[in-house]
Amino acid sequence: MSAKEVRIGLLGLGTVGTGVVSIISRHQEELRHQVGCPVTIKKVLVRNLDKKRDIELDDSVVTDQIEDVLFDQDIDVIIEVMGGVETTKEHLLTALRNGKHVVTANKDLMAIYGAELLKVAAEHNCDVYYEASVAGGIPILRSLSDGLSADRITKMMGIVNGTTNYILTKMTQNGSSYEEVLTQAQELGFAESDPTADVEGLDAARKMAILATLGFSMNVSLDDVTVKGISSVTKTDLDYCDQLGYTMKLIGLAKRDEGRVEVSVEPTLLPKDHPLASVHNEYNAVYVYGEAVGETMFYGPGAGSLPTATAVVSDLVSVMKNMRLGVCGRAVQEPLHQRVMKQANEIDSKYFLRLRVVDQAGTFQAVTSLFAEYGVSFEKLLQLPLEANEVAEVIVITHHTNKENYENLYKKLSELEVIESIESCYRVEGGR
Ligand SMILES: NC(=O)C1=CN([C@@H]2O[C@H](COP(=O)(O)OP(=O)(O)OC[C@H]3O[C@@H](n4cnc5c(N)ncnc54)[C@H](OP(=O)(O)O)[C@@H]3O)[C@@H](O)[C@H]2O)C=CC1
Ligand SMILES: N[C@@H](CC=O)C(=O)O
Ligand code: NA
Repeated sequence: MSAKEVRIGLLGLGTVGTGVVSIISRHQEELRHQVGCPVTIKKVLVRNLDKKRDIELDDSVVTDQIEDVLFDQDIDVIIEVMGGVETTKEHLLTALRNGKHVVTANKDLMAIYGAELLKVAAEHNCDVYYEASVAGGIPILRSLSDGLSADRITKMMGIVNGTTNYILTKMTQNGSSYEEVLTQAQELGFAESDPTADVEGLDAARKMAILATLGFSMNVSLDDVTVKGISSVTKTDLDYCDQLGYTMKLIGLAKRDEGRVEVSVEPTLLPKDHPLASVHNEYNAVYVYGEAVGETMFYGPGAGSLPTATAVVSDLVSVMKNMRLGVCGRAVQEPLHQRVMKQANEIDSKYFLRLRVVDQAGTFQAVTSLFAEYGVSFEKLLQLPLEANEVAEVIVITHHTNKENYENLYKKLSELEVIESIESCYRVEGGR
């Protein structure tokens, strides 16, 4: 480390990269106060040198050659905000092996290769920090690894994707169409370059894998997370939720009971007075339950340029403090617990089902008998005639049941003659 300044190599100058440059230049005084020396951006990697940018940078700083950054002897810290997985991992491993610390916002990468990067970092006395990878500007990872480190975390439940929360909020509140609000979320810089990962729940699943790994101290991989996105949620579903007193959110859930774990991401109905129901637009929130502390909630912007860049630059400050103290690469720990995933019969929830049924005598009895056969009881039940003749819609909210019973019931319902279609089904959280 240079005694006089810390020099940064920035990989990426898009939504987040631009925010990082802006904060480093605007908050020099605060940064210098925190770490005792100036911070300079030595090199910035972009893909397209000719692109018009909102930010002024000297031509000699910007490059499209990764080697200019990775092999610059003066660079102390690499900030990776360009995205990508395989090639990006190789770049970051090279950086670490060359003694450069890494700060990244890349959940795609950390959810898959986080353990490897942290191991190589420790072997080379380097740091890897990744606060921006989960819930953007909310300091949730440092809360788990620092503020709550004395506790045993048993539940984390949250809205961890800004794009989908923005879409569901606008669809619910303004009646906007799914396509229209997805375009807005892209224009505002919340969505990934390919928004499929956002809307299909994969982005949230990556974040939940990272949260569960850290919060439960066990290696939870992306394959352990069951995932369902919001692309098939309709305005009709949202209207029914509203009528029944619920709000729909894309919820990530990580639960640990007696050492056995479930991790999922799916559209979920929350009672309107549930704390997560009032988290709107691109905002995120994570509820964390610890055996000793009880309930805690973390709330803030989950996406966007400056909020995300704040997390990135705060990680940079942590690295710089470690550099000054000579303790880089020392914080990484092996997970304490073996990962044991729950079976379906150990996962408990309530469910919302919207069925389209033949409107004739005996239908209702056929449906209710099937529910009784699988031991699934009703909390709410609504039957509405539809304009199309001889068809009705039945809306059910079940009491708590285990997932195995529910899945068996669902299969039988889909085979029942009086049921024309199962229009939608969602998990329901909260309430009794
Ligand atoms: N946007 C957000 O709110 C959040 C994003 N993140 C994560 O931060 C990272 C960056 O996101 P974001 O800023 O939105 O992405 P953008 O698409 O806005 O920016 C990506 C930047 O990286 C550069 N880049 C991409 N690939 C390459 C490559 N192969 N070689 C050189 N340069 C490359 C692009 O160059 P060029 O400009 O020339 O095209 C661009 O400057 C991602 O991992 C994302 O998941 C995390 C939290 C929030
Ligand atoms: N696309 C992501 C960006 C932040 O991680 C989101 O919408 O949350
Ligand atoms: Na964060």
